Amino acid sequence: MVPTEAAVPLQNQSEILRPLPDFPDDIWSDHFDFFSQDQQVYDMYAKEIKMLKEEVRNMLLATENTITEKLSLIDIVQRLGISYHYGAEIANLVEKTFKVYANTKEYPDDLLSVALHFRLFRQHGFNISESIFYQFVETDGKFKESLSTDIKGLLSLYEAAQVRTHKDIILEEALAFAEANLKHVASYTSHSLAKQVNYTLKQALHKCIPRIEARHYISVYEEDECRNHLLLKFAKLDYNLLQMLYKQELSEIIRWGNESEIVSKLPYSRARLVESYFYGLGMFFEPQHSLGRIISAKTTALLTAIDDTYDSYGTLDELITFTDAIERWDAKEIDRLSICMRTSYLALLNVSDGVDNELTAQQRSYASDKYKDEWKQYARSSYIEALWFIPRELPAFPDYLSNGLVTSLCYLLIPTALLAMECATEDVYDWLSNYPKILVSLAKICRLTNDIGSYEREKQYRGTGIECYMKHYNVSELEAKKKFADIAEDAWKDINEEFLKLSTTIPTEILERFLNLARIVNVFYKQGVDGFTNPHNVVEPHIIDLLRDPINF
Ligand SMILES: CC(C)=CCC/C(C)=C/COP(=O)(O)OP(=O)(O)O
Repeated sequence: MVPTEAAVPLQNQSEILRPLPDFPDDIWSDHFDFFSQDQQVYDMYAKEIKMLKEEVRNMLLATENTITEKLSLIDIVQRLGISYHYGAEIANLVEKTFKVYANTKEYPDDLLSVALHFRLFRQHGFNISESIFYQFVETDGKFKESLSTDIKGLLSLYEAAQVRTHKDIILEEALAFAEANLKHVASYTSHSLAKQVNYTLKQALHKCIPRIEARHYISVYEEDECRNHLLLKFAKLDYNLLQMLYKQELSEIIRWGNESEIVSKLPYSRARLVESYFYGLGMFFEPQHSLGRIISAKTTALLTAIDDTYDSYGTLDELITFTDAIERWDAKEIDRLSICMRTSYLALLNVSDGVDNELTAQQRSYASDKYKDEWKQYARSSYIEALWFIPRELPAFPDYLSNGLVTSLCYLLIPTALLAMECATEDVYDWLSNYPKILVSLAKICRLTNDIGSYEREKQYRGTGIECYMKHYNVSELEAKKKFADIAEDAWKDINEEFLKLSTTIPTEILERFLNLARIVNVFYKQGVDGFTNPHNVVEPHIIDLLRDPINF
């Protein structure tokens, strides 16, 4: 156990010049402080869910359905957020269907079904060829003009194109074709599908946090004339039941945040405990991943405090001592630190002690060693960034990027997410230690998307990645931002490609974390904003939907 803070004299604070940006306050204050569960309601929901779960299982396994009907049902069940109840059954069904097609090569002939088949197979790790779209393409490689009015088909095509890899040439064309025609529909507000089209163009399914999609799709499905009442009821009950669990976990995070004082004692830092928990929920939503959510949330809250210490508070003298203390990872180091840095340092050691105890008992200490190692590497890279950016001495862009991949946090957040997953064996951690392409591509998405979103704020008090690019390649701000977005979009294709390649050797449950982290970044920083620093109107509505308001019946 780490000792508590001792009183040590401070240097003359008034002489120190600090950037101290004016971060927006916590928008949640005491919204989520305390949650008391209504046990009666909980038991009632749980009882009904148990019955409905079996009925839906029978629907999924019904033999009389055609292949297209089966895949459509799987898609609905996934989008409603209840497929985690049937992991093995769905995996089995998708695999069987894939094998049937591999033998017969007789695919459906409508765009909606073909695109749905394609997306589902790819999302389940089956590398179906894009050649199934040949039937919709003219000899010049363009999509048939007659499809431009098939709005449901175009929506399905647009979603399918999101899982494309670098090798998918037709899907590149498909994306442009679907997007252009859907934008046209979106401009006709009276069109019955305009609302859905608008939503999809803003938030593609593949890039969306699964719980956000569940909440959204429940409301879409509720208005669908062909809805199945039983499925809808199950989805709503399950959603609300899980939300009760999340509320309890969030109260625990807030209690921990208060006890560790990482918010109250760091006035210069962003108070983002609720957003940090929302991050953890984005990584895992299934009930069995409670510990994964909690550790991810605490690590994100610690990262917020420590990132702000490097970027918005510390002087270079203080930061070299702080970095060295993290390297030594020893409670005795606190006497060397300035007061504000002691709080986050102690909180870090305490969280890590908890992780150590848990993992030693499970004989998985290799995972907690990785946790500490990545924290140390993150601290070293943050210090290097401070050396460049505090005096605004912009490095060459490739140097910035290779260091920035570490400060993107992915190299720490992925091993953190795997701490509580028993399938994350020593082999998986060894694989991670070699920085596989899926991890590096993820880090590119996080680094560059964050750089676009936080540029306006950060350029006011320090150097930035965008400025490094502008200087290195002698381009405008607009060109640099466009290039960052293009690199990130390309990195999504890498992730999709690696997901397919790795799905035979790495458990899908683990690969899903990479996708989820990319999705979280997409939701927080979409359209060039910084929704972590300014959650208002960005992640705020999602936090209300996912963590505060249950669904009405
Ligand atoms: C959505 C996620 C992954 C949140 C993690 C929390 C965190 C510390 C963000 C850093 O934001 P920043 O804009 O200050 O980052 P940087 O200092 O790298 O620019």
